[in-house]
Amino acid sequence: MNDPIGPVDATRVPRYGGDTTFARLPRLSDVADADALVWGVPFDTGVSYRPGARFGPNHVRQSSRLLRPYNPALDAQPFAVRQVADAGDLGVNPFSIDEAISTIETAARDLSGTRRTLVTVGGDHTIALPLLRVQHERHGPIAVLHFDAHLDTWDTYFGAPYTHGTPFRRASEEGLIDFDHSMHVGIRGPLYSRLDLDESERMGFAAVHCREFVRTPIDTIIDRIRTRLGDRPVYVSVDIDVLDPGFAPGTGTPEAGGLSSRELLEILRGLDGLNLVGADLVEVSPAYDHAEITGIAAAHVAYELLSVLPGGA
Ligand SMILES: N=C(N)NCCCC(=O)O
Ligand SMILES: [Zn+2]
Ligand SMILES: [Zn+2]
Repeated sequence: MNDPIGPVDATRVPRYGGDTTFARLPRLSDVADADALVWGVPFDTGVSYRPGARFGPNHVRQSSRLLRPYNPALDAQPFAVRQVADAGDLGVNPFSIDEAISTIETAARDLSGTRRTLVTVGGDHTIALPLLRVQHERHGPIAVLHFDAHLDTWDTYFGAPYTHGTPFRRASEEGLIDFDHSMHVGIRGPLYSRLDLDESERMGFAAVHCREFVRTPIDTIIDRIRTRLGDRPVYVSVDIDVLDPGFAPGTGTPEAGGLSSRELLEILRGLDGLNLVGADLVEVSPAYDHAEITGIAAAHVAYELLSVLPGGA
């Protein structure tokens, strides 16, 4: 492959104008091929409270205009060591969750092909299920690193099995989850019952609860995460509500007492060297955002994820 085409140069073309792609990267249609894709799945029919995550992908793109090509924290150039492109948005049916799930599954399979890594921007958390199905086809049971205030291992809402509160229960039932190597990070807030935690553990998820951040050094937490994931293929699912509402107000089911952006970004950097095979970033609901606070946090999450993909220098 030729040298990767990087972002538009902000020292020559003002960053506040022009095409809105993630980090001002080229579109997939403008490159010969890509190693990693940022693509949007604007779907929020699975939400249980505030809607609006269907507008997430374009908000994250707009909020990503200030990203620069060199990541000093990792001494990495995520857009120079691989071709990263923006694959645009998938057209999904907002009136049928079942149809949307199967559309997402087919599109993720086609788009990733044999070698492309997908960083999918949602959308609500329902979309993780079809994305995990495709990962499972490639890798078998997958080590899921799930950042979220919520367990998302609940059973049904109003009798509906496919919602943003249930993707990891369905994934576990379908055998997609690596039971010995999966983990939630950032869990907090009131639950429906004490059993919720036991059930989530039974479905294969160890947990770092948000409260643990009060007394535990972050390096200890990163060590725990790395030990749990080991050398398995890892899929990272980031629900932006893992952040405190002060750092991410623009989301559908906010819970007080969350992570700071600094903590989350530092943990993501701590994944460097692991075998990341894909990621999603969900639950950004711009109507509840202010001054792009949530959008900017989300853009940086995607940037750090791209920085720790394998194959970089
Ligand atoms: N996946 C997210 N963000 N939230 C799940 C919350 C489910 C509930 O309403 O209890
Ligand atoms: Zn959540
Ligand atoms: Zn979630």
